[in-house]
Formats: sequence, C-alpha cells, structure tokens
Amino acid sequence: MHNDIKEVLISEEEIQQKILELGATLSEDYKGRNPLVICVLKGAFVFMADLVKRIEVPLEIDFMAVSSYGASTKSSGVVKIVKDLDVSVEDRDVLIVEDIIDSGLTLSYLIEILHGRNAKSVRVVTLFDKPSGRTVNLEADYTGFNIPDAFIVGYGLDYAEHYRNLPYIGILKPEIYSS
Ligand SMILES: O=P(O)(O)OC[C@H]1O[C@H](OP(=O)(O)OP(=O)(O)O)[C@H](O)[C@@H]1O
Ligand code: HPA
Ligand SMILES: [Mg+2]
Repeated sequence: MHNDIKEVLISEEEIQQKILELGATLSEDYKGRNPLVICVLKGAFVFMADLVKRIEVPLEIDFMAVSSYGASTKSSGVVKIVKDLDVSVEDRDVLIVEDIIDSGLTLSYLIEILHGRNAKSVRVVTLFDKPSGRTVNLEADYTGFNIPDAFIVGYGLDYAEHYRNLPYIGILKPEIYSS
C-alpha cells in the first residue's frame, strides 16, 4: 500500500467486479444503439478504459476535460471546460462516464450543455457517488458504489494531481493535507 494512504476503502478486485456488472447492464440497455461514450477528464480516464472493454455494443468514444477542484478538496463551484468534444452530439445517445459525483456541479453543468447541443438522450454512469456532498439535485442513471463523506483518491481520482495511478480507492492520512 502507498505510504500516504491511511485506509483502503474499496479494493482493486471489488472495483473490477463492479465494472463487469455495470458493463453487463449497459450492454443490455444500449443494445441496438450506437452510443457516444464521453469520458470526463481527467478523473474518469481509468474507469472509462476499464468500462468500455465490458460494453458489448458498437460505440464511439470522445473526451471532455472540465475542472472545478484544482488543488483543493472542495469544489470551487465554477466549472470550466478545459477541452471540448471533437464530435457533434446532435441526435446521439450520449453516455457520460464519471469517476465521482460529489456536489453534482460538474455533471449538472455538462448535462445542460449536452442537452443544449440536441443530444437524443443523455445518461450518466458514475463509479462512485458521495450523496452527502450534493449541493444540486442530481442522480446518476448507473452507480457503482455509494461512498461515505470522505475525500477519496486512487483509480483516477487525485489530490493535487497525485494518486490517480493507484489501482484501489484509498483515504489519505490527515497529515498529507496539512503538509
Ligand atoms: O460533483 P462535483 O462536486 O462537481 O465533483 C466531481 C468532479 O470533480 C472531480 O473532477 P476535478 O474537477 O477535480 O477534475 P479532475 O477530474 O481533473 O481531477 C471529479 O473527477 C468529477 O469530475
Ligand atoms: O473525494 C474526492 N476525491 C477526489 N476528487 C474529488 N472530486 C470530488 N470529490 C472528490
Ligand atoms: Mg480532481
């Protein structure tokens, strides 16, 4: 285990098992369609890579980068598009892939933008959901794990850009935030 981690909250095996289940559900729900699967960078890149391998329908992928946390554990409340999509979402079945929903600000902003661009449908799959963090009313269509009110890192999620490469979800030692 990484030296900065106090506790492993969700193991690599549990994550991979959950992704198999989500992939099976999505394969069923998107049968006969050709969804555009959008990865919300940077955090969702690890989940995206594992998830699309388990979705057994023809699909296309694209990436969008937004940022609201910067080097903090609290959302700034201002969502900024850092990189936009390469393709049009008009008349497409869009599936947004997120690593975590916390305040809900990032997703509510994205969903609004994609509807404004005339997507046929917009659904959200998130691996982690922290309902206690919500400041806007928003639910994912597909959720992997509900997590308690703690700042988590690993499996794509960062603190000040570190720990994204951990294969599990961990909680940092308190002294890491104060140093
Ligand atoms: O529900 P919210 O409160 O909006 O929080 C969730 C968002 O925050 C994180 O991204 P961040 O802005 O830190 O960018 P990153 O993915 O590059 O780390 C995370 O990856 C989600 O996209
Ligand atoms: O718990 C979290 N960890 C990392 N990034 C985040 N962005 C929102 N919530 C979190
Ligand atoms: Mg972040």
